[in-house]
Amino acid sequence: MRRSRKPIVIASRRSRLARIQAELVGKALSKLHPRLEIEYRWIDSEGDLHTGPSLAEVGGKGLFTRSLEKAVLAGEADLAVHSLKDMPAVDTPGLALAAVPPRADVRDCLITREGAGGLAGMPAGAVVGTSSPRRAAQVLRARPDVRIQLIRGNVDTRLRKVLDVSGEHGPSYDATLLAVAGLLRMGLREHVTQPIDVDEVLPAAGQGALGIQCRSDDHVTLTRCLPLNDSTIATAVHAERQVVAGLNGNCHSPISVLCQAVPPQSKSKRNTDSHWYRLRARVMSSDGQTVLATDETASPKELRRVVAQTVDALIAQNARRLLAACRGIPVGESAAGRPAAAAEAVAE
Ligand SMILES: NCc1[nH]cc(CCC(=O)O)c1CC(=O)O
Repeated sequence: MRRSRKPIVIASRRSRLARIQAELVGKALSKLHPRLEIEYRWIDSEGDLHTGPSLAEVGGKGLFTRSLEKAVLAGEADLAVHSLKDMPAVDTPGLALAAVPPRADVRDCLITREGAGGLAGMPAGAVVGTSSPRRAAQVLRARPDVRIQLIRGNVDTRLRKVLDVSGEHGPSYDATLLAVAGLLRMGLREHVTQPIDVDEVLPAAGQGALGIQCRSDDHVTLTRCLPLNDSTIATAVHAERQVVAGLNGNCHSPISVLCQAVPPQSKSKRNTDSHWYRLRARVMSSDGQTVLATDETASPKELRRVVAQTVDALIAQNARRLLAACRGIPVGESAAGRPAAAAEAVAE
């Protein structure tokens, strides 16, 4: 077939999950536009290059997305494919979300060697590896006895750190939490034996969704990507990001937000909505002992107002103070009096 036009260049991180996600989008685009060639530009993100202990030091926000965004802004790529949960809650000037495709499973999943039993089934004092204050807080809420330890690396590395018993010292952690969506996309279904109900661990804003991002004035790319957009999911994740933005949070904050389509809640015969939205949010103290929570349903028309109400309600409950006090995850035996001031806040 004659390729007539310039290729579509997709920027992605190099990690295995990022590549899989970029290629999912590339394949979908090439189905839509069979005459266009798809090229990939693999980019090391600042988060991937940083090997020191604390990612917080090099600047929390957008660590995994910034270098991709720069490539798109510089015209070195037409679009970037991100895990939506890694994107800053506020769009970078000059860039726009061109499409949010249908979302995968939003839940977190517990990984243990036993492969069963859930959070309640972990042995007393188990060492749980996570670098997410959101996950740490909710695990500690359910199981105040466990010890949280930082864990670094991509999905494959984290699995190994829990499951690999062959090393000299055995595994470094008894458990970790990973997003179901990432595990499934990576073909690791056999590890998804303990998905955690969202009531127990509410996910991060955007979890399980992809964000396809391009220059906001690039109408060619915006138009090409439009068929990949699921407008219900796009509305839902937009609401989730608005809550995080309203709280001045980022992906290192102990904030959970989930917005999902539910059947219309109105009994009125005049109701023509195909669905409404349920918006749940939590802001937590690092140790999970304080949890501010909201749970509302809204028609599509009311959603914007309910997002604002949710932010206001959380702020009225002192969410800002709770977030300002959060210095990352409570590493080790903070309950036994050691200050939990390791100031570690690492992207999930
Ligand atoms: N920065 C890590 C990251 N970003 C997106 C995912 C998983 C896929 C998703 O939630 O969409 C992960 C790994 C994890 O949290 O398990």
